[in-house]
Amino acid sequence: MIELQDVSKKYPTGQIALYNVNLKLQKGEMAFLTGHSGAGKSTLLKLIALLDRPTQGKVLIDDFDISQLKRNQVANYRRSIGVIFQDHHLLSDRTIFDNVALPLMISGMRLPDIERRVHAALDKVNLMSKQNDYPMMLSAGEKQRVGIARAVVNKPSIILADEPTGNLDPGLASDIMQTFLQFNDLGATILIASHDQPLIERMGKRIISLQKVKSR
Ligand SMILES: Nc1ncnc2c1ncn2[C@@H]1O[C@H](COP(=O)(O)OP(=O)(O)OP(=O)(O)O)[C@@H](O)[C@H]1O
Repeated sequence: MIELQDVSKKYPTGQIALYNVNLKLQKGEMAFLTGHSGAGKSTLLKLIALLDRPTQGKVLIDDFDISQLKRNQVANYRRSIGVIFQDHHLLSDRTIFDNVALPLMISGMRLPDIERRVHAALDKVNLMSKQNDYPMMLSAGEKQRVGIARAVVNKPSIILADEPTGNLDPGLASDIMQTFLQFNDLGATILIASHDQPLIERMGKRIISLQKVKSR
């Protein structure tokens, strides 16, 4: 379970991105995070992924306050979460296989296991035939799917996605959402930030709406 208790985030610039947010996401739940530009969606995902920390309040995963993780546990925690950004940062001089394999190589997995996992992940996003290609040879939707494969190759129990369909046409956006539904069916807890209101309404899942903090 993911839980935010009275979470506020004020950036060093003085900008208040989140104010007193309370939220519970059950294990295995899939939900959408919506709200206008600047409402704090990306900030909220970053706090859960421990890429940043709240200025007030707590983020709990399975009732454990993640701010209590020791420095040497933080990398492990981050690896246990699949994070998908709109800008997927693929390495241009590496093949699709290598890009997806990267998190497993970093964790020191053996090559035969890496191959098995990468093929399974590429298969789920329907990109097996592209494994030896380079990112520049792929369409925007395919690159986005590589980003998803890389995020799920570690079999994370939590998947966070920040505007994963931002640059895609409606057909591709629906395909990507179907892929998330499949991961959810396999048991992953999923939180997706998106301002594509019609698309997320069609999905029939919980919608969490963030209001922008008024400047005061
Ligand atoms: N690193 C940062 N330093 C200072 N202010 C920031 C930083 N990141 C975000 N902000 C500010 O915090 C507020 C929330 O930003 P955030 O990116 O979380 O919103 P968002 O809902 O994801 O927006 P969008 O839909 O445009 O991506 C905004 O006012 C933004 O300018």
